[in-house]
Amino acid sequence: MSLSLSFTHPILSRHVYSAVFPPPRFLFLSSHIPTTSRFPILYRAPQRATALSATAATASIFRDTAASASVFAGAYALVFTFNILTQKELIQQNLSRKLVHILSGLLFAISWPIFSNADEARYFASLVPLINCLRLVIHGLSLSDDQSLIKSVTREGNPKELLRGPLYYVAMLMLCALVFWRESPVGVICLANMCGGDGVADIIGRKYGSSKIPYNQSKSWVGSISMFVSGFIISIGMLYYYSALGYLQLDWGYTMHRVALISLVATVVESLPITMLIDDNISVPLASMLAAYLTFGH
Ligand SMILES: Nc1ccn([C@@H]2O[C@H](COP(=O)(O)OP(=O)(O)OP(=O)(O)O)[C@@H](O)[C@H]2O)c(=O)n1
Ligand SMILES: C/C(=C\CO)CCC[C@H](C)CCC[C@H](C)CCCC(C)C
Repeated sequence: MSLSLSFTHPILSRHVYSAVFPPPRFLFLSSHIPTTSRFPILYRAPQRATALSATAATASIFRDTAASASVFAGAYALVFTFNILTQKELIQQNLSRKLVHILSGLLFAISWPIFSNADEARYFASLVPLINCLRLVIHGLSLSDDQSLIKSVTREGNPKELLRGPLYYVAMLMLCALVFWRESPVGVICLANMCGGDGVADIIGRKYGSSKIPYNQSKSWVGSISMFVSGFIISIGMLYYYSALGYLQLDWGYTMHRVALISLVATVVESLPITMLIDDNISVPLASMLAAYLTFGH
């Protein structure tokens, strides 16, 4: 009988599996998985190993709770800061909104390594966008008034705007953390294009976008080109960050070509005249996710 610590399941089924069988306290007998069994037979570790695992699990919970609180505080501080800058007329409201759009998601993805290595860490990280979704709904329905939030993330200061672009955006952050997390390049590439690429396209396009795209007069060539370039650069930067921290092992020649293709797909989708049908904060991340999943396979 050989003993080996291994998962042989793809991410999602492992994700479901680890929700049912919390890994820290169990050893997996992969050599004993009957061909018909969907889950490995579990062997309860000796009492001492269980005690050590319980201590480790407790430490992980404390760490992840502190990380969630810190990231939430960072989110609140970011929005508050840009509200002050807008109120003091140091930056225009449109630029404030776009910088919050660019920085929120990228800083959220950059924060993921501060969470523990426990499988449950992604749930703690996802609490931050979840709470922000609730915040957007509450203020979007005018159940409460938060002028700091409204002025920082709406175009014209109408609270109802919070229920569209910003809400879809934060929902995508939660989806990327829950489904892809740190072990997959898909989530970070998606956020790099939705937050970085789309945000830069807006800033550059508004300022320099005189030459419009033939099939969409509200978008410009320079805006789309800047989306492609910034989406590609930020994606590579995020992948290098996660690779340097040991979460991803990448063949960079292969990766560069795939990331360029994904950023091209995101740019083309963003340029389409479909915003009346589907918000950019839904179409761009979903297109990026699909393209990234098909090219990276996980
Ligand atoms: N490829 C692009 C994208 C944007 N823009 C410029 O940026 C403005 C706003 O772009 P858009 O993506 O529509 O941003 P919003 O929808 O206003 O903001 P958000 O995506 O955050 O909802 C456009 O009107 C256009 O002037 C551009 O020229 N070319
Ligand atoms: C204006 C926005 C989208 C419209 O295109 C961005 C809305 C941002 C939310 C109000 C705040 C989201 C915060 C993130 C969930 C967490 C960020 C944490 C980081 C450390 C700042």
